[in-house]
Amino acid sequence: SPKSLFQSIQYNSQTIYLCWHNLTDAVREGRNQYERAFGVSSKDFFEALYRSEEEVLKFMELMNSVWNICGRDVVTAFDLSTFEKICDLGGCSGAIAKQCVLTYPEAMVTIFDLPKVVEMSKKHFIISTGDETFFLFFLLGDFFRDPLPVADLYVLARILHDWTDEKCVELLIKVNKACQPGGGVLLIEALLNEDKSGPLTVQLYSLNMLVQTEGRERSPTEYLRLLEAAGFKDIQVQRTGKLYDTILGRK
Ligand SMILES: C[S@@+](CC[C@H](N)C(=O)[O-])C[C@H]1O[C@@H](n2cnc3c(N)ncnc32)[C@H](O)[C@@H]1O
Repeated sequence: SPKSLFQSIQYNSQTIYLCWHNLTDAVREGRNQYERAFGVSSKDFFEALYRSEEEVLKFMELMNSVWNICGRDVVTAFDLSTFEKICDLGGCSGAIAKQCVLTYPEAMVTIFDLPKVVEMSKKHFIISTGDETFFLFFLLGDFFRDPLPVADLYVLARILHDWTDEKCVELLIKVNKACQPGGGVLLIEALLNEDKSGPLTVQLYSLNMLVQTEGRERSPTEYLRLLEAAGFKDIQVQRTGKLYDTILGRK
């Protein structure tokens, strides 16, 4: 089935769960457990996570699978038809980018990600049948180090939850500078309640971020503060009723 979660469950049990073994250490130290679980340096955790070609592909399958279920919900939560050039930062397998071009056929969507991810995306996920009329492009780079392409809308799906507040603001400032006047940024994230009392799934996701990344899940107000610190305004939150919600900020 295209909606199968087989790859996701396999990655959770064979990879992520090994980090959860060290949950106590993660809570005590406040950092991810890649070193203990896999014996690889966790200084740059994406380097650790992408420690072989096979691991890159497995992670991408994991990322891809949920958007077969609720990708359309997140790209239709706001009307994005006014944005011509869209850049999906950290676009991974291209699942969200595909949903964008299917929903907004006039849009030109660029998938921006690390070189090895873009390579795999082209090879395994975005398979051209030759008769598509959609505008889907690839750009490889490091969003912290390299210049960002000019666009009207930047999509950051499950990006900010990987990073500390400082790194999120650093990235959002770069996005704001590259963004065309009148453009914006769309965050796609699982949102905590304002008082952090739930939802339980998102609290668990936050622990998942602790054992694997530098980040955590946040409440709408926490995202609003990050966006405002980077110069975005007119910030709106749109819930989808599914796992992931959306926040739109304007330049
Ligand atoms: C948690 S995944 C989210 C993927 C995708 N947006 C989604 O929601 O399915 C984070 C993505 O950011 C990419 N990424 C991490 N660090 C990056 C960097 N420095 N520059 C560009 N992309 C990066 C990863 O390769 C990965 O595809």
